[in-house]
Amino acid sequence: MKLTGVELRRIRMPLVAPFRTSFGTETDRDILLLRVVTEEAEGWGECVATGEPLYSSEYVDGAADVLRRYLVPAIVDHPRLDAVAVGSVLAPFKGHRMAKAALEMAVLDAELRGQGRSFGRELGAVRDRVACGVSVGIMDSIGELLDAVEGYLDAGYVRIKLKIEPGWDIAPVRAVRERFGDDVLLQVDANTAYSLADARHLARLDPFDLLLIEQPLDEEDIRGHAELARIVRTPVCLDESITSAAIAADAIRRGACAIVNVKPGRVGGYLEARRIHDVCAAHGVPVWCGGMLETGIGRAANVALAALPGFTLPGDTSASDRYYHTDVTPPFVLDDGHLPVPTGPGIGVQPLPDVLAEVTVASEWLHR
Ligand SMILES: CC(=O)N[C@@H](Cc1ccc2ccccc2c1)C(=O)O
Ligand SMILES: [Mg+2]
Repeated sequence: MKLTGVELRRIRMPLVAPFRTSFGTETDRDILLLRVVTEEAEGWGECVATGEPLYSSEYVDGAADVLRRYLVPAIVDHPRLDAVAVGSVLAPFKGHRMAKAALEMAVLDAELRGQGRSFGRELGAVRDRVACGVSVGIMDSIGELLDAVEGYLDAGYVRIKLKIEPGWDIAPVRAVRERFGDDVLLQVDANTAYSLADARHLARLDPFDLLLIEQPLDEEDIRGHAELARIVRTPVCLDESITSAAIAADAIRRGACAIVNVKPGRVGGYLEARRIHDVCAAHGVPVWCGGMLETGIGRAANVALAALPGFTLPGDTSASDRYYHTDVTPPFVLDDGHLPVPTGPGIGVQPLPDVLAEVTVASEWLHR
């Protein structure tokens, strides 16, 4: 494909409710969207970086800068551009996986729209709908948490994930178990808030029969997670630590994780996400699709990814209204606890022009 234009669009989306994790509280989402224009078709990409570098080292302004200064200029003159080429052209630039992922996603979307081929078909989806879980933030009280969980269960979510941190872990898990019973699929996510010294404390979660404990330790502490896994019976799942297929293989071989949360933005794109799926499948390690509060653009691509065979656990592929009153695409609506895999060309959705205009903070053409 020949690139004729790249648009960087900054949007601001208010959240339906504050979302608190061990690394902070979000009340609205500052999002970077990319639009790639080629002679055949247009493509959309969503950068999942957070506003501040609190989930990982990336942040929205940094991603915009590296795209403007290095990543987009590196690909614009490529004679035969496609998503695979993007990965190899950008490889010399270190890190910035979320920025790279957004650009690769937009090129892949344009490429597939041009071919009339869906993300699901391209990635290897084997299902036409995916079971959806929901991520529940840290709350001011146990009562507030139980009301929120009740609402999500009533909405049909098939799995509940509770954010935890020191001081908010055993009690909320016990309360949810006592109120909603042992059959609810339940897991926790610490976003690196604990240390190996907390191992015995975290082992107190074992009686609650959780599906997994997600990223309890620092993202660089692979060895620590392997040692924790020998003390805590609940399966350890990694999120922030897993930034490539090679690192996934290493973490699995060292006993650091029994389950992997796959996030295309965190690992540099949907093609690497599929490679992580394949490596995990080869080791018999289940994966599930994580979430970064994406708009319908990223959500559409994530639902396609979540339909691959190795995605055997419900993901954080929640409905649009989990986070937003109005999504920039037609909303993803939960049906019997599932979301349908888009079947149209590319990601299968388009931004709604009037909604997009309303939430747009800035737009710039990086290449014309
Ligand atoms: C759904 C879920 O829990 N996602 C991340 C954490 C997270 C939390 C808050 C966020 C705020 C803005 C952007 C991304 C964010 C990601 C996780 O699995 O660890
Ligand atoms: Mg996580």
